[in-house]
Amino acid sequence: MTNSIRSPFVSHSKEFSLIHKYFNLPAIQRSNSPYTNLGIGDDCALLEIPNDTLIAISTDTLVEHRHFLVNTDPADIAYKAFMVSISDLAAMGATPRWVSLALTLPRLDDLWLNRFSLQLFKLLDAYDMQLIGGDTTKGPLAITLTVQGTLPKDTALKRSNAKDGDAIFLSGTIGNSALGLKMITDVLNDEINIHHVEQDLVSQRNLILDTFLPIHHIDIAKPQSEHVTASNLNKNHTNDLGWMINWLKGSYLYPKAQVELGLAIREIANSAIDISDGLASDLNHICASSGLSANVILDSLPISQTFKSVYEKRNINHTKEELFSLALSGGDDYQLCFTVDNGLKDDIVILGKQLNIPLTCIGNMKKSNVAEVCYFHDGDKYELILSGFDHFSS
Ligand SMILES: Nc1ncnc2c1ncn2[C@@H]1O[C@H](COP(=O)(O)OP(=O)(O)O)[C@@H](O)[C@H]1O
Ligand SMILES: Cc1ncc(C[n+]2csc(CCOP(=O)(O)OP(=O)(O)O)c2C)c(N)n1
Ligand SMILES: [Mg+2]
Repeated sequence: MTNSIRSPFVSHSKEFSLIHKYFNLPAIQRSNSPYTNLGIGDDCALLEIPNDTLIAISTDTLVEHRHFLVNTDPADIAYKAFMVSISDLAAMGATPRWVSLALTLPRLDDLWLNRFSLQLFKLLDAYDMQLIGGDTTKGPLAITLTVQGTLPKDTALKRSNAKDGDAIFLSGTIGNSALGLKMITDVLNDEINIHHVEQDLVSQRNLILDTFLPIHHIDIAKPQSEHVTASNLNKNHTNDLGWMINWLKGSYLYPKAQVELGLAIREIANSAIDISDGLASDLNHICASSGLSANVILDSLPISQTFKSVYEKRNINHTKEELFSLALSGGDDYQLCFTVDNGLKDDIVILGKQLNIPLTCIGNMKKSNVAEVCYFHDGDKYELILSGFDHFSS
């Protein structure tokens, strides 16, 4: 009796067999998380949260055409969806724990699902996270991840807590990803050996993923920035235009969430945000939330040599404003921008060396009647009207 009721639902539904085949892997065994009471399979997942622990929750959607190009490798879509989502946890100083996946697919494509889910589980394992649920629907390709992390009470890196005089720091370099996207769709590619470049790109991804494993402890030893790996490689390739373009493409396709940095600064920094829409726009969120303005020294901005070389080659008669504009408002960087008491600047520089993550002071927060980002060049205010990525701007 039980069997005859159950079987039509279990074995005849393509939707449920898809979930079972690709996503309902033995989640509990995949992690030693003490907090997951119940994973995939019921109406809700159940989580157990210890006293004095807060849950950080964030949702991000990636849509074809808008966040990634048509025909993007499903493994790369999974990679990017995962990284941009946990980047918000990094910006809050939270330890990543759980993921829920809402997947909208135009059709049931086993090859697509296989590549997507393999990559997702590779990353979940690398970060010791669990897929605890989701939803699967038919429609235009879109991926929504809700990520959850934990952090001790009173340690969250809020946008609203920057203080007058705080030093503003930025991890890594900015602009690479925005220029990388231009390179992917650019005619400049015609000038170089595409095959050689694509080969390199695959090795670059494998190299980045290799550095992720194995990760034994959840609160320490998180993967290093790809910029560290890539800048090491960069030394051997500084004159190789193909390699440089490839490195920029890699920055667009394979950003690396700064989880380790977020954990390291959560007891020291006053505020933080991750750079998704571009520094100009995201630092402005800290200004607006904290009721302060940000004075940014343009010449201190960490912009990679690779960005400058390729940008100059691509835009021969460019102005300084145009170069800064792409670096500051192109977005897709997923670096952390954070503010700390000015007296702690040296400690942050030491921390950056310990973590092997470039950390650059780009200016200071200041009391002001208008909460805005102001740019300075050679000691003078420099007029730059910049906005970040805006889904509804056109
Ligand atoms: N449709 C929505 N309903 C409720 N809250 C939303 C919605 N879209 C965005 N938010 C909230 O607005 C804030 C800013 O969103 P967003 O710019 O997407 O943040 P982030 O760059 O960190 O992903 C966040 O707190 C987010 O949760
Ligand atoms: C094909 C393609 N075109 C353009 C972009 C650039 N882009 C799309 S969304 C975005 C900003 C980040 O996305 P959003 O949905 O605003 O993320 P959030 O700020 O919510 O984290 C950028 C820079 C891209 N990533 N891919
Ligand atoms: Mg968002």
